[in-house]
Amino acid sequence: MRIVLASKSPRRKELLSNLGLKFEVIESGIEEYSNEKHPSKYVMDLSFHKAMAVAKKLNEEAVVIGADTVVVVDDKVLEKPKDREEAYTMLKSLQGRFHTVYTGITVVRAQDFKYVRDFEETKVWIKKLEDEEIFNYIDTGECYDKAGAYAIQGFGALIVEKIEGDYFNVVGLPISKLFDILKREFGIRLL
Ligand SMILES: Cc1cn([C@H]2C[C@H](O)[C@@H](COP(=O)(O)OP(=O)(O)OP(=O)(O)O)O2)c(=O)[nH]c1=O
Repeated sequence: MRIVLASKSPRRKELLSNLGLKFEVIESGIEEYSNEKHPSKYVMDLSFHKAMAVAKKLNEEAVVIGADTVVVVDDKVLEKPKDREEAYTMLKSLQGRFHTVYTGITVVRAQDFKYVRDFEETKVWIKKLEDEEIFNYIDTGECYDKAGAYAIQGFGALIVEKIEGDYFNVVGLPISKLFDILKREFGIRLL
C-alpha cells in the first residue's frame, strides 16, 4: 500500500524515515484554520483537513497521514511564533512549569475516504530560565517553525527538564499511536 505523509515538516518526515518505512511526501497546502476550541479537537480537526486535502488529490490505493501540533499553557494555544518578541513571550510563559503538547493525527484511505483521527498529549517541564538564556536560545534560530517556540530535539534539549508521555508526540508525530491505527484500522503492520 502506498503511504503518503501530508506534511511539509522535516521532523515528521525524519521520524517516519527512521522506521525504514517507504512513503512519499505531498504537502496539503491548506490554510491552517479550525473553529474547534478545545486543543485536542483543534489539532484533530487540522490533521483531518491536511490528510483529506491530499487524499482528494489521489485516486489510487493509498493511505494519507496528516498531523498538527500545538502547545497549551493556561488554556492558551501557542502555535509558531511570528517574531523574536512573540518567541520571548511564549518561552517566558513556559519556563518553570509544565505545559501540554497536543498532536492530532488523521489517517485517510484514499479509495473510500475511510478515516480515523486521534490525538496524543505529552506534558513537558521547561526549567526556570534567565532572560539572557531565553534570548540566547531564540538566537539559535530554531524556534520559529516550532509550536511554542522550542524544539525538544534541538537546543531545546537544554531547557527541557522532564516530560510525561510520548517524546515523539512533542516532535510532531505520535509514532506509537500511528502504529496502532495503521494496524487496527487499515491492516498495515509496521512490525
Ligand atoms: C514543541 C515542538 C514542536 N515542534 C514542531 C512540530 C511541528 O512541525 C511544528 C508545529 O507545526 P504544525 O503546524 O503542526 O506542522 P508544520 O507546519 O511544521 O507542518 P505541516 O502542517 O505541513 O504538517 O512544531 C518540534 O519540532 N519540536 C518541538 O519540541
